[in-house]
This record gives sequence, structure tokens and C-alpha cells, in this order.
Amino acid sequence: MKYGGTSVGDAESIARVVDILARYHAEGHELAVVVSAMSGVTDRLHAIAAEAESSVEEPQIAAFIQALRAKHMKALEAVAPSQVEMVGAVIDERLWKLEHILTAVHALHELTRRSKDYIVSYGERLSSMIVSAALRERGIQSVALDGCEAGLLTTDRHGDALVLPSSDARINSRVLPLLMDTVPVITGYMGCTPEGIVTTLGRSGSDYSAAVIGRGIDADEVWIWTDVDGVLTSDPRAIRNVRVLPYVSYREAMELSYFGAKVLHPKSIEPAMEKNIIVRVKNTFNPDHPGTVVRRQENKEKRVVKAVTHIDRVALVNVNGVQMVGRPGTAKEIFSLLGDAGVNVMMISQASSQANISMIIEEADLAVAKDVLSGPVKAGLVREVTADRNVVAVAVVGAGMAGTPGISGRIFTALGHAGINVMMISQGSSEVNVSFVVKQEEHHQALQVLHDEFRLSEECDDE
Ligand SMILES: Nc1ncnc2c1ncn2[C@@H]1O[C@H](COP(=O)(O)OP(=O)(O)O)[C@@H](O)[C@H]1O
Ligand SMILES: N[C@@H](CC(=O)OP(=O)(O)O)C(=O)O
Repeated sequence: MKYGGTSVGDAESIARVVDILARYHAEGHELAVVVSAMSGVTDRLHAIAAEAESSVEEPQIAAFIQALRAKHMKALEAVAPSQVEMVGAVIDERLWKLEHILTAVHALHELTRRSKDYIVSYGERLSSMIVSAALRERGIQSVALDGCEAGLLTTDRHGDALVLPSSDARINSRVLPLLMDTVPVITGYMGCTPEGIVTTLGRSGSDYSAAVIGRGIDADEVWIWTDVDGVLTSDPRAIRNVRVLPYVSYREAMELSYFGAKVLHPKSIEPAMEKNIIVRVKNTFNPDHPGTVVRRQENKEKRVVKAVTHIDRVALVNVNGVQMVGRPGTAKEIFSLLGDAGVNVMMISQASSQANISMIIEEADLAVAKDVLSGPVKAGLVREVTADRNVVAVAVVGAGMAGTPGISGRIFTALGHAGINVMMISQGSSEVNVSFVVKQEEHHQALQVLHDEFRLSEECDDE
């Protein structure tokens, strides 16, 4: 059972989490728990690390540590009053280490990817202590483990590490034996390299931790507890009338998460899929709602389109020039340059005339992308590279779209009727998703138009 940042965001929420765990524990289930940092803490750790590195003046490290301590101690005092002294001492020891490393970062004005991962993993190191203490306070035996202790070995790609296959056996031998009489509370988001260097798994990576731990212990199910009732037909913050999907397939969940449905991390499906483990998304604040079941089976006969999602903070890059026409190797060159520079290309489209290649990248990568692509321009391989930041990528997702004619027609007709200009289109050969790009100011309307066109707010007996 994985609890996200809002689920452990304050004492009241942690008490709810403990209620839920106590209930399933009393029913005789063996439980392993994965927790994220209290909401907002990871963002603040990133910010103070950046400030410590770059600030010329004295950064507010002591004040930051004080505030972090106050937040966690307040929660601890409320949920585990009898352990304040003992657990508080461990929290203080951890904060002391954190303060020292931040001070060192400032002294050197150097923040390596390695030290950043170490710093930002503290959110989970603190929250896990509190949740574990709260379980003990309820009479449930519990220990807090960090991801490394639980057996998550990863690559050394700091900030976005991948879990190594050898982790399965380690997790199995370290976590499984505990489950008979203990509920381990494991830090999400972090692991370590085989050499023991702390890594993080990418923002929102605790879902990925949970899936990997589920696979390692051969769990019957992995439950992702969050602050909405399940996987929704669209982003509730962007449009009206969204609805909980009772079932989605692994493939659909992967597409949805990749295209911005924040409720699941894109890497969290594959580990579960490999062992056919059901993933259930449930609401900590409404635990009796059945939530969404993610499974292999695809219900795709009647409800062809399941959801519409979007990714913002992206940029559209166009590489233009007739020089590219009929010249083998241009695409290879462009994408190799971007790949070598660490730019993640999220969508690609090439006109059949070959005089244009369009792609979507993360907005944060735009300066680097422009820089590396200026090489082919100077060499005369392409005429120009243009970019547009003011865009959003939208995806229409559903396994039933594969082989069903007319879906693209409906999508683009509906957008056309609404007067929304489509700047780029892309469809994978799996046909589980059709994605396209619109101007930032039109994306809410685009989502709503498609949500309405495919009647996603209405229930369907095929679901
Ligand atoms: N299609 C979707 N289904 C469900 N939630 C979505 C979707 N798209 C965006 N969201 C947002 O994702 C949020 C949950 O993700 P996140 O904030 O990372 O949760 P947690 O902290 O529990 O991991 C929800 O509050 C919701 O606003
Ligand atoms: N705390 C980490 C990992 C995480 O998964 O968080 P959440 O479950 O709140 O999305 C982050 O903010 O990225």
C-alpha cells in the first residue's frame, strides 16, 4: 500500500492512513507500506538545495531545518505521543545530517546530482519514521526502512534512476520475512546503487517504488492511495464532469500516466504487469469507494475512448528545410544530438514531404535543444529550427481505438468545430493513443470538447 504526499500531509491524514492500515491488518492481510514525503516537502528540499548552491548571501538553512523539524514533530506528537522522545531523537539526528550537507553545498557552491539525490530523499526518510511510529502507537508492530535497506538497487542515473532486476531477490529476502509479524514502512522515491550511493527515481517516483516492492514480494495487489477516487476520465483540475474509471488495462494506464495523468507514475505499471499483479488506485479520504482496478484485461468493445489527458510545460520544436528531403541519416543525426545532450523527446512527427520534423520536448530542455540543433543549421543540413513554448500536448487514450475506424475523424472534427487549431499530431502504432498539440490557452477547451464528444462523463455497461 503506497500513500502519496497528501495522504501523509499532516497528522490528521496520517491518522486516516493508520485507520485504513489497521483495518486491513485486522482482516489478516500481510501489508508492506510505501510512503512519500509529506506534501510540499520534496519541493522545498529541491529549493533549499538550489539556494545553498547558488546563493551569494547566507542561505536560510537553519530556518529551513527548524521549519522542517516543526512540521514533522507536530505530526509525530499528534499520532505517536508516547514515542516523541525516542523517534524525535532519530528525526533530530537525520536533520542534523541534512543541515551539515546543505552547509557543505553552500561552502563549496557545488551541488552534484549525487548530493542533490541525497538531500531530496530526506522527505521520505522523515515521513516514514512518523507513519511507522503511528502504527506502533496503535499496537501494530512496525519498522521504518529506507529504499536501500528494503533492497531497491538502481542505476546511477541520479534524479531518474531505474531499479535493477537484481533488486527483486533482495527485496524478497529483506521485506518478505518481516511481513509475518510486522508492517514495514518503506521510503518511496529512493534507492541506492550497488555501491550504496543514494539515488532517487524521478518526481512522483514512490508509485514506482511500490510497484517494484510489490513485484519483489510477489504481492497479490499493489494499492496506490491518493487524494482522488481513482483514475479519472481527465484531469479534475482542468475540466468539469470527470468520472472515475472502474477498470483500465495496464496498457491504458501506461499511456495515461505517460501523458500526464499524475495519479500513477509511468514506470509504476510495468513491474506489476510483469507478474500480473493488480494495481488498485484508491482515495485515502474516501476509502470505501472501490477506486480503479488496473489489470491485464481490456474492456474495449463499447467504450473505445477512456480518457483525455494532457502534459504542460512542454515545447514544440520544428526542424525545417528542403535539405532534409531524401537525405538518409538526418533524423538519426537530430535525435542523436538531442539524446546525447540528455533531451527527452516525448512526441515526434515527420511530414511525408520530409521537409519538416516536429517534436515535443520538456520545456526545461529547450535551451539545450536549441543549442545542440544549431550545429546542423550551421552545417547547412537543415534550414532553421523554431520553437514554441506556449503549447500543451493532449492525448486521447483507449485500447478500443486500435482498429476502430473513425476515431481520429471524430477527434479532429470536434476540435475543428470548436475552432481549436491543432499544431502537431502523432499516433503510436499501438493505436492506444492519439496525441496532438494545441496552444496553451486552448487546452482546457480542447480537453472539455473531447470529454464531451466521447461522453466520458456517462457510465458505460462495458466498463
Ligand atoms: N486522469 C487523472 N486521474 C486521476 N487523477 C488525476 C488525473 N490527471 C491528473 N490527476 C491529478 O493527480 C493527482 C494525484 O497525483 P499526486 O498529486 O501525485 O498524488 P500523490 O501525492 O497521492 O502521489 C490528483 O489529485 C489529480 O488532481
Ligand atoms: N516525494 C516525491 C515522490 C512522490 O512520489 O511523491 P507523491 O507520491 O506525493 O507524488 C516527489 O514529490 O516527487
